[in-house]
Amino acid sequence: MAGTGVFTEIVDGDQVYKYYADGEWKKSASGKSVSIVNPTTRKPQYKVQACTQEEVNKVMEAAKAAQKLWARTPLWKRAEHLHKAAAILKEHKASIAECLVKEIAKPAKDAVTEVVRSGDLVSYTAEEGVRILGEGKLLVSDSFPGNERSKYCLSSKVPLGVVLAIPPFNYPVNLAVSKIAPALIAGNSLVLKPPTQGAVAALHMIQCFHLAGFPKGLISCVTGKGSEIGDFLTMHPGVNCISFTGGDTGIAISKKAGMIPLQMELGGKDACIVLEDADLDLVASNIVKGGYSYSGQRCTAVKVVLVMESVADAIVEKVKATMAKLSVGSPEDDCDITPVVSESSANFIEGLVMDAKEKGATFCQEYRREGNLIWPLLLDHVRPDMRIAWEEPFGPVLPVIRISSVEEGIHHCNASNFGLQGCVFTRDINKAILISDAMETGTVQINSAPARGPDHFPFQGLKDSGIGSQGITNSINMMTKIKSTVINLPSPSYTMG
Ligand SMILES: NC(=O)c1ccc[n+]([C@@H]2O[C@H](COP(=O)([O-])OP(=O)(O)OC[C@H]3O[C@@H](n4cnc5c(N)ncnc54)[C@H](O)[C@@H]3O)[C@@H](O)[C@H]2O)c1
Repeated sequence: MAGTGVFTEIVDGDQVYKYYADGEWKKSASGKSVSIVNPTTRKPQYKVQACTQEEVNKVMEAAKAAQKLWARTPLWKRAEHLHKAAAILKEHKASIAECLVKEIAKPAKDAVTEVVRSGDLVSYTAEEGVRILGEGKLLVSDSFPGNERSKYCLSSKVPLGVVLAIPPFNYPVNLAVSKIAPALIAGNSLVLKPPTQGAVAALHMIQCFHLAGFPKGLISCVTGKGSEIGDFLTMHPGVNCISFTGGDTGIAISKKAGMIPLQMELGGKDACIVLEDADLDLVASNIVKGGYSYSGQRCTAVKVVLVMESVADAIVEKVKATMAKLSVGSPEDDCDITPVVSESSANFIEGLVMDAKEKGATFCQEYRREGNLIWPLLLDHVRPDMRIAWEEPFGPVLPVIRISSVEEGIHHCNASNFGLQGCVFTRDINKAILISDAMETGTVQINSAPARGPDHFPFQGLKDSGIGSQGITNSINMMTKIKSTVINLPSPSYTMG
């Protein structure tokens, strides 16, 4: 149960969840809290501390001091701590999943999957870190013109310092550990600012790291209003790297942040291009899974279908038939479609639907909404003048644009300000490769819906979809910098055969 057993110490007598600093669970001196509304009941579910700027300053000081010691901790020991945290996280999957159900209306089974996947990610990161951080490079000088072999350059990867991690609401545990684990294995300290919806799940996850025995101050978690501590955190001089996942907020953060490495995973408008020769059943099942899983609240959800006119009717019919099987209701009942995260999100989605209605889109189902619960909707005959053709609904609404040539599909995809992922369905691998190369997105999936995982694959967005590349290996590398030492010999030395 959330807030009980090993989690009792993370909540105070007034049922306000504490923040985590200097190895302890604390109440904020602000005396204020932030309320978390359950998307299903639309009633307050949890409360977290509204941390002050002074508390952020203290966390940064502790993080800086703890990092110096952590960087001297042997790599195998850092890995051991992470393996321990992963095991504790998995052991407590039910309590953490319960929070995900209540805070972000994640279907019960998916909530458990998120926690288990997170534990696996932490373990894999520990193993990968041991491998890649244990290796460096030796360069010799005589490969560059004008040099003899008198300089040996040894380069290795060293930590950056304090990493600030800001994950979004939709995967508050998984997208937090995908930043925490690489930061720690690489010898950094970590300050987490969880999303408001999802903060309590994140605090439970942090308690698992606490129980794994990491040194004091190495990991902290501050909660509070983005408007009060958001800019203060991202512009803090103590921060040496920001890893952020979310929407347009990330664009503003990247403009304000100082001269530090940034990892930005932002929004997407992932296109699904369907050619005439595609396996239509495979396409339909992928469109439904890709478009409507977790009610479309995934960065890699299929967000626009670009289908060749000749197979459009068949695809729309098959998608409709598959959609009819989706269950709609509460996350506790493990329904496929659950309430979206907030009323403002539901209103935004409705705005896109009404715009499409006014401009003449074909509704494949009746539009239906109760509170934050929106029934899955497919909009056919969407045209480029409709907002839904370009904007990310982050809800269970998917537009279909009929195209008369592949070029038209690629043009629509590339005209987007986003460039996260995309997919193409065809039996012709040569065409698939040409289309993949032409699509301006970080990844293209051939014959499958976009997806972030497996978590060790590279994951990146072009244009407004992000900066840098992630995936376990890339994140570890991104959270280090190269340090080199050059040995200067008095005379050239050549190795003999
Ligand atoms: N590319 C990816 O990997 C990926 C993955 C998941 C979600 N997303 C995107 O995330 C968005 C949905 O998530 P969201 O609604 O939580 O995004 P969001 O941008 O509203 O919030 C993301 C995080 O930023 C914090 N935040 C808000 N204002 C801040 C400020 N001024 N300073 C610092 N932090 C601040 C929030 O509290 C939250 O933790 C969608 O656009 C989705 O596509 C992207």
